[in-house]
Amino acid sequence: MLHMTSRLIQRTFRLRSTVTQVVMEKPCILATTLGAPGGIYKCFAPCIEKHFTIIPYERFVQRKEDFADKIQAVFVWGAGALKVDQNLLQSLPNLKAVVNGGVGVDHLDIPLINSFGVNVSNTPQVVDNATADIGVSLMLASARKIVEGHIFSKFRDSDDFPESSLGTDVTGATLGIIGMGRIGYKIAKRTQGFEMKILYHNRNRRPESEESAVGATYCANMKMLLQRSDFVMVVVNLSPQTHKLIGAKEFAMMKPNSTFINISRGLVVDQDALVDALKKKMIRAAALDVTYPEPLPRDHPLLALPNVIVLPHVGTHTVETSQIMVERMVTNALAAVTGGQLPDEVKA
Ligand SMILES: O=C(O)[C@H](O)CO
Repeated sequence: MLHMTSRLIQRTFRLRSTVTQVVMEKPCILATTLGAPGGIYKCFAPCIEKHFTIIPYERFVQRKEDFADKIQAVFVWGAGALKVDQNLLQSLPNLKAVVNGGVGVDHLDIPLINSFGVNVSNTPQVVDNATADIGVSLMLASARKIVEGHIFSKFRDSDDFPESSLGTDVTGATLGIIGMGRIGYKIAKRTQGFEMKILYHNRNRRPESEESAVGATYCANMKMLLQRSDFVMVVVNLSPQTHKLIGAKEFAMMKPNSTFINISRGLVVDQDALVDALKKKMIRAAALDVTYPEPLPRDHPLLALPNVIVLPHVGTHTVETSQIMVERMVTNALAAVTGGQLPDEVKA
């Protein structure tokens, strides 16, 4: 009997150590809530767990000494998530990569990260379609008062349409795109279905945008684009050059019936100037996927204005795009932990 018990204990121990070994065999990654806010990427954890053991940030903070030297990659989703600062970098001696979900890396100090011998990657291209779709959706929703219409249907006091429910035409209107990168180009192509005239402003001229499939007209001077556009859409990366690129001066140049759409980063716009422009009816409306901060405090003046749509930065939030984004992050992290070149490395 004693013999049997001892064999059982031995077996259990062997089994336990095998399980522990399997868990520890996988390299560890550090992740916040698997996507802030709200941990929406949690449902994609199985895709990551095929290759890595996920250490949630909250667990890491409680037991740093257990995990610090095991973590080889940090997964970051956007600016609201984990702060990769000097303190964190110093506490992870075996870190090889900071893997960002999404294309914008303005929230990461790449020179600082690189100075620790750590590479940075993002997920370019895979986000382009979803982000272009949200830009076009915001333009249509604002122009045709989709949100107001829904609110009216749900909460109306009377069945009379208010005068303010009248929208503005998209078909045949002029769209000014500030930032003609891959996403800007996709937006321009999509709007051909609406027979829109496209103006674009970009650091460099993009001849492919001017070809017949898109037919965009280059405005070397942003002033010309602002003065002529019915819809102005900002699609630039956030950088020191684009910080508060659109402010009081730019809003003053826009048409009173124009709509301002931002799908890039909140800090590209002087938000106080935007509130002022909307209140003074210098522009018709604004539709924003990005703000500063995110999410906006509920008592922010932008949310009190009737002619504003604010989304909580959901440009890439589709099941399909998020899945591909996570797979791409895993590919980059695997390259990093096996000593390979990161396919989507972002250089400083
Ligand atoms: O940068 C991006 O790709 C999106 O804004 C998600 O953060």
